[in-house]
Amino acid sequence: MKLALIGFGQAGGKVVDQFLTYDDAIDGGFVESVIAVNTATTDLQGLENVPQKNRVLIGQARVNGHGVGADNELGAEVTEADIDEIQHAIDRIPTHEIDAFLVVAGMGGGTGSGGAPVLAKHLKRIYTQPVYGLGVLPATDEGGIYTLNAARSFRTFVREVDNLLVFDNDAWRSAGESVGSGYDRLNREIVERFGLLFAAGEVGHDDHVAESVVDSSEIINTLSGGGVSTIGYASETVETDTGGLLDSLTGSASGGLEDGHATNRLTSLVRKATLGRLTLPCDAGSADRGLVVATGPPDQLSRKGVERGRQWLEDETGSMEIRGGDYPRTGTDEVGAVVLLSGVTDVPRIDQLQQVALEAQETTEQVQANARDEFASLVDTGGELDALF
Ligand SMILES: Nc1nc2c(ncn2[C@@H]2O[C@H](COP(=O)(O)OP(=O)(O)OP(=O)(O)O)[C@@H](O)[C@H]2O)c(=O)[nH]1
Repeated sequence: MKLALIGFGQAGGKVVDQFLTYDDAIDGGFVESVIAVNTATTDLQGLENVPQKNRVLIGQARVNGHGVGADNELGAEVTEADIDEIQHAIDRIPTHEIDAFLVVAGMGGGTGSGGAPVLAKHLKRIYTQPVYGLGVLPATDEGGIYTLNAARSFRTFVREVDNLLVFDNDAWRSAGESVGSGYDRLNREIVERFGLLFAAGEVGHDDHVAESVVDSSEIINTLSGGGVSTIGYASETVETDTGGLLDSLTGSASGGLEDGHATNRLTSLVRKATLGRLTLPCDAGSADRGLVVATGPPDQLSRKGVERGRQWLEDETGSMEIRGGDYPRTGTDEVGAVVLLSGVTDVPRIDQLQQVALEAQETTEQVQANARDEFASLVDTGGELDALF
């Protein structure tokens, strides 16, 4: 499906930059346009692929290009004030050619955390296309303010978008990795999963497995109904040179074995994708809707395998709304399964985030009250000393 990507804040900008690289690498064609919005000049300058004219600096009157310093209320305020600047950039893209908007942001900081929900609300008022969010949750060791920001942003963002796709940094970080290289790796994991899904809806129907190819409307229908979504992905390297000497010697028998093998492989990839690490870990059984996409060389995409995987996911979720299809890709030796779980509700990480955020909010209020009292007693001289004016 064709997307207008809008990266908000530092994380959002870096992720959409990486989406461009990935779309190019797989010849996906799912990125129609890309815009980066930030309150910090240096973050915008650090991007590699987003065209200069599509980089929008907001909040100059308030923060003078220095960012909002993890204050997401300020992030929301400057976005409201400068929404016209962002709209001017959107006016330059061919919105009639897109299937949806995707607003990407780290939810723990200030600019993206506060600004992304404001922009989503604005886009929904103006355009008829769906507006999706891709929110990145902070790692648990980033501290109370990031957790509090993320919990408040999550609550607002999920309300303002047609569906909130979530990636949890905490579930994907590795011990001993530097912050910079860590983010680069996380961003590659993000764009591979979400990129394969969105590219799947972009394959022309004149391809040779046309009937079973995933259509953008299937992605949109799976995401419609709102709520929170997560993605699982599993892949395997395969021998692409099938049908060689062995087949010609043994005739159709080996073809049958190959088919059976491809079917079993796809079915187990669907299970691995669902039960392995999801972008937002959760109980897959709580999903309301789902979409199974088989990717890889066309001769390895067993229709029966996708169907079995789809049925297994139906049993696993108890949902009647599980769709399935192919995303054939020539020139790759990877067969994979992407599983989109939409409308998930049993998400321990969100419960934990909200709990820690509430504690952080209470502690912050207490600390502020104490600081006010202590300052009052510091300057109070018992009324004997007159102030200057
Ligand atoms: N996955 C990923 N997460 C990132 C990246 N950069 C920052 N983050 C996360 O995003 C959150 C911080 O958000 P940023 O995007 O840096 O902040 P911002 O929106 O620019 O806001 P301010 O810097 O406060 O103006 C933190 O929780 C980080 O964990 C990145 O490149 N990839």
